[in-house]
Amino acid sequence: MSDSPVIKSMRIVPVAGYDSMLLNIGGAHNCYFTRIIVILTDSAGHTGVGETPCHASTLQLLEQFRPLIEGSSLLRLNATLSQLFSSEARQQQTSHTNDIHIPQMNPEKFYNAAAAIEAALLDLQGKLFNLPVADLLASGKQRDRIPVLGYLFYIADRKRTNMHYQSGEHEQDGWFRLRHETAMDSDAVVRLAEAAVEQYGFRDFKLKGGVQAGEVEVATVEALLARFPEARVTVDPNASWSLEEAIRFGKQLAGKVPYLEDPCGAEQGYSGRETLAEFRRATGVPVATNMIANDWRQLHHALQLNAIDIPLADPHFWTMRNANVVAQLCNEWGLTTGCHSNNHFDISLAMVAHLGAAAPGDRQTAFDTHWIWQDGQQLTRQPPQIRDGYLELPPGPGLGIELDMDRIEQAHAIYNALPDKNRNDALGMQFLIDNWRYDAKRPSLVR
Ligand SMILES: O=C([O-])C(=O)C[C@H](O)[C@@H](O)C(=O)[O-]
Ligand SMILES: [Mg+2]
Repeated sequence: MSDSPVIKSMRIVPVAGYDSMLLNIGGAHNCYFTRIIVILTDSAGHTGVGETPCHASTLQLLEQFRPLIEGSSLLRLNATLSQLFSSEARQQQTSHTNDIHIPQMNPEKFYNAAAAIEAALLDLQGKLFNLPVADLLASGKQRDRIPVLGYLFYIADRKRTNMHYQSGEHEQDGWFRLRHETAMDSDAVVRLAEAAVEQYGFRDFKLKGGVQAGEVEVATVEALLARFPEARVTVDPNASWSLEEAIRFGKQLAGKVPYLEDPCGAEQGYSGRETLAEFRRATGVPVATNMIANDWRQLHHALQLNAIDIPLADPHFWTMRNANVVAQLCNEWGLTTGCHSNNHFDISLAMVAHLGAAAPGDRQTAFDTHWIWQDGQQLTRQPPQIRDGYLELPPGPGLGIELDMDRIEQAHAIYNALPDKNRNDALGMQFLIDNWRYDAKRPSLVR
């Protein structure tokens, strides 16, 4: 033990990259998205890395945790993480909210901070033992690649804003050009899907809903199914439909979609877990969620009510090790493993690849990733690849990635120059609708 590596330094690097004007219930994605990269260096000279959503309070928390991490023994990872979990900071921030994890609406930052630290420690341990991180998660590596889905959005017209969205006009036709162009109807979303299939080979799609009236979004799902009859297509309206609407649309889509994601939420004195349980009973359509089962206590209530089939346990909300435990529970209890995503760089892509590779059993739904919107902005030398609809586990020990420090410094410089550092999707939306405000019960364009 006395020779075991010790963490020498922890660097906390907020970074930013470019995004398209993607619509959701919270508004429109800004032209920039932000993340935090945690870089640990150990006494053996190795580097471990983790990525997580960025918010000023997460940065503060990470600073607060620095004394617990620097000087800690790499082999005592369990003890180090237990200290984080028993810290005052965690006690103060244990309540998850029923929101869509758009950071400005979500006070829960403890898990985001712990997730980045844990991933970096696992990366270092993997390098020490010459094992992939997937092998360090309790169930061990089960596979070398995981199915991921094409995450489709309606895209607003960036030219109606004075924001610095990229244009894609210098790109050839295809995904890298289309992902910047307006796509507000079913035909345009089908064209996006075609380009994504051409580029990445997807067989699964998710439409980000909660934007247009439910009927319009259901019609887009049906158009995607008509174009790709063999594909699995779903929609996530982020609980903007009422229970009555959700049941109506659920019956329309029953047998055609593998699941619906957060079709309804809290209303009229009933919790989201209760309305989803009623939705499942009324329609028989399986339910996925990243809104009402985001910690152990919420998951317990959701399962007691038979409200969900697929907890989308995002490693950034749970940490990789806890998300792997959720995957083990899914396997033992007849649920399906899945994973939520926000915009991210390729370090998170590697974290998700290892998580999926370690999920036991054969009931996994295609994992979410927003990477296709950021592809080309890598912070590592050889980002994990999505081919034929699968995200491939990068070879090599730890997370299997090597940081490109020049690119990290560039992304850090972009972050430093940002006027608004916390995510705020209302900003872009206010160019489309004057004085637009978020409303949890209404799609963003229904005003
Ligand atoms: O599944 C979800 O709810 C999400 O992916 C939440 C994200 O914030 C998504 O809506 C987005 O990126 O706009
Ligand atoms: Mg969702």
